[in-house]
Amino acid sequence: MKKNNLEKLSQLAFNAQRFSHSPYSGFKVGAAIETDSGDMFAGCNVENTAFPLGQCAEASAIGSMVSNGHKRIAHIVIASPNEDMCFPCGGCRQKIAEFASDDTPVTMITNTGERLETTIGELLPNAFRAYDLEK
Ligand SMILES: O=c1ccn([C@H]2C[C@H](O)[C@@H](CO)O2)c(=O)[nH]1
Ligand SMILES: [Zn+2]
Repeated sequence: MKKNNLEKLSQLAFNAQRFSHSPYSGFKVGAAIETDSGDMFAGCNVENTAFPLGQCAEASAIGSMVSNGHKRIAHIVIASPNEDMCFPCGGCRQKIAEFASDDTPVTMITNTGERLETTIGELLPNAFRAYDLEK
């Protein structure tokens, strides 16, 4: 992807991270998606007093994307609150795969700007996909 777009996506992810509602973990995460049409959507993690109801940043960004009429992730960026990469949890890998191809890039970025790019296929090999329901 174009470097400019990655920078814009990173900005959006870090901006969303500021709004993270994470009083229980203290772990603020932001995520931003570029769709196949070039639109961008961001989200943060939203925790709850009832701990299991908390939502990851990736899920919030996906919710925003879908709520605005988009279904294809061209690239997703996940902004960590610290100097370690924040890899998407197992559930989010499945949620990303729903709207992505195996080769869709997933970029993790730390609070020092270090980046690691992989793909959803690497993060979730042999994902359970819609076509599995058709067999
Ligand atoms: O990729 C990740 C990993 C964790 N979290 C959130 C969930 C929870 O609110 C907090 C601590 O796990 O971070 C995300 O939003 N995305
Ligand atoms: Zn998650």
